[in-house]
Amino acid sequence: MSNLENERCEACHADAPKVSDDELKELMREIPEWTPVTNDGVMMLQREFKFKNFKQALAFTNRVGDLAEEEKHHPELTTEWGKVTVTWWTHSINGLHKNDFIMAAKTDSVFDA
Ligand SMILES: C[C@H](O)[C@H](O)[C@H]1CNC2=NC(N)=NC(=O)C2=N1
Repeated sequence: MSNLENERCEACHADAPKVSDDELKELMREIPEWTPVTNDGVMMLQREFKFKNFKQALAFTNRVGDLAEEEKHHPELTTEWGKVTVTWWTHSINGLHKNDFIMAAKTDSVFDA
C-alpha cells in the first residue's frame, strides 16, 4: 500500500521545486498505474478509471472533486460513459510537485474504496 495517500498537500508557491528525475522515479513506484504525460511542455500524471456506466463515472468524478477541495489541489477531470480520465499537475509551477503524487495516491484509494 502507498504511504503517499496518508500525506497532506502543502501550500504550493510559484518558487516551489519541481520533482527531480530521481524523485520522479522513486514516487512513480508508489503509483504504478499512473503515466507521466507531457502537454505543451508541462509534465502531468494521468490515469483512466473504468466504470460500468455514466452514473458511476460521475459519482467517482464528484468524490475526486471533494478530495480536491479538501486538499486545495485540483485536477483536470474528463467524465465519459464508463470512463473518467484524471490528470494531476501543479499549475503554479507548470509541472509536477510532490502534491500531485499525493493526490494521485488519494485518487487510487477513492477508486479502491
Ligand atoms: C489558492 C489556491 O489554493 C491555489 O490557487 C491552488 C488551487 N488548486 C491548485 N491546483 C493545482 N493542481 N495546482 C495549483 O497550483 C493550485 N493552486
